[in-house]
Amino acid sequence: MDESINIPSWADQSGSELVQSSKPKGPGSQWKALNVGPDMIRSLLLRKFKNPTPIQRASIPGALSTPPRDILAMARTGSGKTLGYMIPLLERLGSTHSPSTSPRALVMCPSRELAMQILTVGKDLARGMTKGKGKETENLKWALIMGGESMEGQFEKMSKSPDM
Ligand SMILES: Nc1ncnc2c1ncn2[C@@H]1O[C@H](COP(=O)(O)OP(=O)(O)OP(=O)(O)O)[C@@H](O)[C@H]1O
Repeated sequence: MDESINIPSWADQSGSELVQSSKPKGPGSQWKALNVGPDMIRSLLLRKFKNPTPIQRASIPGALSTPPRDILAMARTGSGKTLGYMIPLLERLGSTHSPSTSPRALVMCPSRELAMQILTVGKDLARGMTKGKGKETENLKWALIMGGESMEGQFEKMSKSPDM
């Protein structure tokens, strides 16, 4: 039996070569080549994230494709996995609150520290998308739900119809 792993073309790490071989120029051009939108690129550049990391190159196009792809990704710590899913997630949700009755996205993670870190990264990225645009609309709402916290407080957070 062939035990080699088939990596779909959109997830192939050599996709990074595809981005490089077309030699996109200018700030944000490598993000643009992954179909990341202008508001998000502005937010990324504000944070000095000039180019995507390999795991981001591999995951973002599939997550932004129509229809979106399911992605199971693995990469070493510090390789940029969080933005690998947070960028497409925010691109799909948009940067403004939607008063639907249920959350539009759910991020599950195995520790409180990671949950808090992801919240900070996500909020910061979303803030950068609207910064300086003078929009009157309400920003995305986030709710951090963790074991060991008061149930009442967490129900209250959920009652405010968070987006994420
Ligand atoms: N494209 C990028 N350019 C520059 N820095 C980046 C980029 N993407 C992420 N980073 C930075 O790299 C660091 C590691 O990113 P991140 O925490 O997302 O990695 P991770 O793979 O999710 O790590 P862990 O497995 O520990 O959760 C962070 O400081 C983040 O701000």
